[in-house]
Order: sequence, then structure tokens, then C-alpha cells
Amino acid sequence: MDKKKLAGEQAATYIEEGMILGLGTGSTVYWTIQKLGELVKQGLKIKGIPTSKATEHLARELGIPILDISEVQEIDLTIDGADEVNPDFALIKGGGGALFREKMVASLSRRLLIVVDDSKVVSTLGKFPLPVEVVPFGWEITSRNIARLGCSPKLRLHTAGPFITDNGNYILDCYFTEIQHPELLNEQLTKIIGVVETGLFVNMAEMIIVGGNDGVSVKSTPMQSEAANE
Ligand SMILES: O=C[C@H](O)[C@H](O)[C@H](O)COP(=O)(O)O
Repeated sequence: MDKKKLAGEQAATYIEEGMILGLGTGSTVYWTIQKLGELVKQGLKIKGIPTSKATEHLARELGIPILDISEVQEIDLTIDGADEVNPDFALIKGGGGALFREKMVASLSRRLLIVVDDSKVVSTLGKFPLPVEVVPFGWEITSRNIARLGCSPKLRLHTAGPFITDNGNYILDCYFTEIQHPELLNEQLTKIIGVVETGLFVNMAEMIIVGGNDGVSVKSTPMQSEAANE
């Protein structure tokens, strides 16, 4: 069976009546949203906050009620995908260019549940180029400043020129190879003028659902497991 589908569908079992839900972006959480669409048709009452225009479109097609982020103070649960996950649950996200809205939604969420297939689980982040959203004005300068942190940034391209995010910005895919200190790197990057947000999500994910050949495995943050053992 499709590993992404396994993980995505399993995540839907964490959805409860009355929740305000952050709806992630990508081909793994797609399966969660499909399941959610079925649950809503069966009468489940929830409200969704999409993390991209693509997800908003999908949710509307499936009849999932949508709220604007400005209408909520807090989100009960967000389910989203990732491009890489390390043992501390630090993530690289933004392969689909949705990282800014994803981070905004995650920051309002009481719980962030990540769905991936087992190819995304790594010991050290960085093989996947880190997506960084930047303002188009002077992006070449922003790119030079990012490169000083030890990577080679490449402007993400689309068929007819630069890829444009839902927020009207560009994405620089930054080839670091190994990111040993994700929190520090995130801080360094966000201090650079022109950087809107990075695809590094540190200390945000609470649970990871991994789809593999033998089914799904559910991992809780090391902090949470320690608390459970006390
Ligand atoms: O911008 C895109 C998001 O961060 C996605 O959640 C991430 O790229 C994973 O996508 P997928 O599940 O399609 O591999």
C-alpha cells in the first residue's frame, strides 16, 4: 500500500468533533484531507484553516468548512507533511512552497502532527535543500547573505520564471548538505533582511506518523515520552 496514504489516513483518527483544524499541504496530508472530507459528509462538525491556496481549494471541493486564520485565536490540531524529520522532531518543510502559511498555522496550534513516509526520516537534516521564502525585491542580495551561512541557494523556478508563493514571494532552495544546529540556523536566517520565513520547524511537532513497508508507526516527541515514563 502507498506509504503516504497509510500515514495520511492514520492521522485522521486523531480528529475529534468540534475541533478547529490546521490543514497542511502536500501529497501525504492529501490523504488526511480526503478522509476528513468523508467524515464531514458523515456529519462530523469541524472547521479547517488551510495552509495554502491548493489545500483551501481541495477542502472546499470536499465540502470541508473553512475559516480564515484571522478568525481564530488558537487551533486545536494541525496535521501536515514534511520533507525531512530528524530524531528531535526538527523538520524541513516547504518542498511545495507553502512553508510560511504552514508555520503561521503551526504557531497557533496546540498540537502539530506530522505525516511522512519512511524516506523522510533522517539522522541529520539538510540533504533536502532547505526552502527559504524571500521578498522578490533585492532577492539576489538576500541570496548572497544566505550563502555566507555555508550553503548554495538556488532560486526556485516554475515553467514561466520564478516560482511565486501564495504570498507573492520567491523561494530559495538552500543546499546545506548537513544542518547540525537547526534552531541556530533558523535564527541566523530569519535575521537576514529579505527573508520572510524558513522551512525549518524546530520544537513545533509533537507527533510523527510514519508510513513504512510494515504499516504505520507513531512517534511522540522525546520530551513527551519522558513525561509519560515518569
Ligand atoms: O510546502 C510544502 C509542505 O511543507 C509539504 O508539507 C512538504 O513539502 C511535504 O510534502 P509531501 O507530503 O508532498 O512530500
